[in-house]
Amino acid sequence: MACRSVQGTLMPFLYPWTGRCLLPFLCCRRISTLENQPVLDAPDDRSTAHVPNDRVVLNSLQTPPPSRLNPSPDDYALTPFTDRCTLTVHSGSGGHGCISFLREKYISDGPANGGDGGSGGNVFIQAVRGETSLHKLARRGTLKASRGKNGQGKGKGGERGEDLLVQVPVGTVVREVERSDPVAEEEERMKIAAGASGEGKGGEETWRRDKWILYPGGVPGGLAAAEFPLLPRPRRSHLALSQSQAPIQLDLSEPMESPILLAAGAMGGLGNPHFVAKSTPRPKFATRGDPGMRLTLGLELKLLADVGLVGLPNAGKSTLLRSLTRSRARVGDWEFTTLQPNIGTVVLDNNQGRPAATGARGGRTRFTIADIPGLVAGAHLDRGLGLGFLRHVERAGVLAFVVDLGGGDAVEVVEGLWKEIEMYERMKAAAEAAETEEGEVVVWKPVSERGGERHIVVEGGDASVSRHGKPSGNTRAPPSRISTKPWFVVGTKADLPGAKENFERLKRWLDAKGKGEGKAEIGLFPVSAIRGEGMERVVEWVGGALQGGEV
Ligand SMILES: Nc1nc2c(ncn2[C@@H]2O[C@H](COP(=O)(O)OP(=O)(O)OP(=O)(O)O)[C@@H](O)[C@H]2O)c(=O)[nH]1
Ligand SMILES: [Mg+2]
Repeated sequence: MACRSVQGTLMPFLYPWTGRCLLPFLCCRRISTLENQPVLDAPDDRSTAHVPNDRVVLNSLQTPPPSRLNPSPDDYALTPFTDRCTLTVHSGSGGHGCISFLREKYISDGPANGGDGGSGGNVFIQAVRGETSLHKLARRGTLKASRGKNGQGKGKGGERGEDLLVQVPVGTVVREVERSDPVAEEEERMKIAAGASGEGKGGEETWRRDKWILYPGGVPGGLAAAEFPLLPRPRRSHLALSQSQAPIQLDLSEPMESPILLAAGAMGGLGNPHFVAKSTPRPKFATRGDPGMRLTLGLELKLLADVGLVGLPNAGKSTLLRSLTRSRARVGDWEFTTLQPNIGTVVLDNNQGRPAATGARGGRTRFTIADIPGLVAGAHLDRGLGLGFLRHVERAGVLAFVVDLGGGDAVEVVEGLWKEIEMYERMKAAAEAAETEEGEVVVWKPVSERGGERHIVVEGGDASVSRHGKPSGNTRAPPSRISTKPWFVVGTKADLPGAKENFERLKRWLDAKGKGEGKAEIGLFPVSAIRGEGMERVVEWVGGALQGGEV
């Protein structure tokens, strides 16, 4: 008697392999559910009333006691997370040249011996594994490499400024927003001045207070009488040759062995020995160091997970993540419990009863899952939290649509989610088209050694690290379209009433969709995440998809 009723209420579609009452302990557990069943099935007002009312009753009757999978809303771990920020970086200015003369016993008027100023610190960027968020950079806002030290007497050159290394999480896209390069501006200005003045007025370029440093003891009269040589042309350090060309657009989707140079430090000024001439044997002037460059960068982090969970708010995504991994994502019975992405790792471990996935790419021991905030219908119109969080599943290998089987029509839900994804792709394509007009994205790949020479491998071509300017070849990444990814559906809350009908309708729809397109069957897995049931098949399917070379 008990077993018959168990079959009626406990979703044979969820346990097709268990057959009839194979596990006595399960029966015992379910009999307690069964005892509540008449309350749920009773033809009272609640069974026909709104779903939310039903849910409240059902949850209170059927959900397991508080546990790791059914935690209280304040039992969660939250790490700081920011996925977008604007960062301003300054390369160091050069130190000033020194005005100095040799003074020794019996040599009162020795020759000029002022050292050159040191060059400013460079700004590098590197994607590293340990970083998971941009919040630290967002908080800092502005980062500066240090200035080169001034030259000193006795021909001592100034010390170089300290470099600045900006470490970002793997998966960061860097875009240049604004650039101010005083050296380039100066070069441009000199070119225009030379063009306008022709042969004549070169003298105009000899004296500029902002470019020269005068000997401290100099008197204004002497200054007026002094003759200045032509201003030296602005100089650039040899490192500037390997600087990323403007406008900077980098896609740092792999951990980097060595950093990329964003902005080289400015050159230091020249000491007074550079200006010794017949007319000025004891020059009492030196040049100032060049000012550093300022770059404003837009950073966007796109998380790299193997599986991306997409679903309506309150569908049960975070509970599913908790159930599959050891994540402590926040769970609550209201919409938008999750406000930032969570990542969990599934360990494929034989010792835990899960098959270790093996396939074309060798043994994979783990995969990661990203749970993002829910998408509501009309998210492309900025409803709910908008579509921005889809950037975190853009790079996922597989998409998992999480659908609440105990909620509304599952087919409508999946269709609605696809609609939002399509809108996201359209908006992204429009943004990319606008960007292409401005510049191309350099997709960074790890440095490879080829014939002793180091290369940055670029998507569609490659470019030597030491090469100047834009790398050759097609530098734009092939568009990573969400809609072309392998996907499957997880029907969760299969323990709720009405789940079976919803599941069957969804199954028919998916079968028809899979067949119609002449593609492989679309996976549909009913689970009860809150009880941790049905997880093995999800893990197995994903493990297979990731291993089989499909992804
Ligand atoms: N009965 C039942 N309830 C579930 C199941 N999975 C999740 N829930 C409940 O559904 C509610 C929402 O779960 P969440 O995991 O927070 O849902 P979510 O999709 O992450 O929600 P948002 O973060 O708001 O988008 C919670 O009260 C869960 O306890 C399930 O398999 N069965
Ligand atoms: Mg959630």
